[in-house]
Parts: sequence; C-alpha cells; structure tokens
Amino acid sequence: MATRHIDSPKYPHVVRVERNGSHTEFKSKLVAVRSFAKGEQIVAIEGHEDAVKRWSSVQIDTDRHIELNSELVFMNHSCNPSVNMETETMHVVATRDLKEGDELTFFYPSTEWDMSQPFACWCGAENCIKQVSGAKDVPAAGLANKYLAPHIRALLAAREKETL
Ligand SMILES: C[S@@+](CC[C@H](N)C(=O)[O-])C[C@H]1O[C@@H](n2cnc3c(N)ncnc32)[C@H](O)[C@@H]1O
Repeated sequence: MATRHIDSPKYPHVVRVERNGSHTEFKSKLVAVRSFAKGEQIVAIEGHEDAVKRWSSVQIDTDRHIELNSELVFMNHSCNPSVNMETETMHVVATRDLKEGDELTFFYPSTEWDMSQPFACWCGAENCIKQVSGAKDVPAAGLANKYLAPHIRALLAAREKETL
C-alpha cells in the first residue's frame, strides 16, 4: 500500500483524521468534528476518476472508481457503519445521530464489489462479516438491512440471474 499522505485537509469543518499506530498498521481513522443528525449529508463524495481500483478508491458504478484524494480516505470499514457512501447523491450520509469525536465508518461492500486488498475485520460488531473483500463474497445475511449502492444491487441481481 502507498503511504497515506494528505496535503491539506479538505473538509476540516466536518472531519479530522486521528492518526494511530505506525503507517504500516493502518489503524488511523476519521472522526466527526461536530454532531450530525441521522440522515444528514456530512460531505460530498469527490475525487478523480481512475480506471484502476485501489485500497484507496471508491467504486461509484459497475466499472467506475474514484480516488478520494482527501481525508475521506481514512474512513474505515465497519459492519455497523456510522455513515453510508451514497452514490445516488454522491454524499456521505449519517446512519444515526453522531456526536463530535465519533468515528465515521462505512460498510465497504456497500460500494465495493471485488476489493483489491481484502482484510480481516476488526470491528467486532455482532453481525460482523469477518472477511472484507467486496460484496461478491458476502453471504446474503451479511448484506441484509444494509444500504447498498445501486451498482452493487445491480451486480447482485445479475449474478442471481446467471445462477437461475
Ligand atoms: C482506506 S484505508 C482506511 C484508513 C486506514 N485505517 C489507515 O490508517 O490508513 C483502508 C485500510 O484500513 C484498514 N481497515 C479499515 N477498516 C478496517 C476494519 N474494519 N478492520 C481491519 N482493517 C481495517 C485496512 O488495512 C484497509 O485496507
């Protein structure tokens, strides 16, 4: 993985990066600098489109990935996420009321179909999927009651159709 260096914070009015551990441990995180109400749009999802998917990119359509190139790249995965990466509106949206200092996490398989760098999940949520490698590998129960981006829903439907 490349070193995670952000030139200057783009969204200091809403988030800050909390650096933890060495740069090879990937334990840093993104936290809210103020409170947000459930359903509130926290910040727009912006980035440059890149044909290549990486650990730092977000999938926004079946064949489109963007590099965030901002502190949003420090957002960790959780199986009980505090935000959704809503690709319909291209906004990060709070899934529950958040207060200053709360970690912003999203459910990576909600946008990623097949991740370039899978990992074992540390979130410890009751419904933890354990291995995070993209929606293609998550059993249906792990996706139940989750926000899923339209392209993930489309890919799941296409796969189901193939197996019929
Ligand atoms: C986009 S980065 C997120 C920020 C990262 N924590 C850092 O310090 O740079 C994604 C990487 O963070 C780590 N990560 C994120 N969420 C995780 C989780 N729930 N369990 C284990 N590792 C996680 C993995 O190494 C993953 O490839």
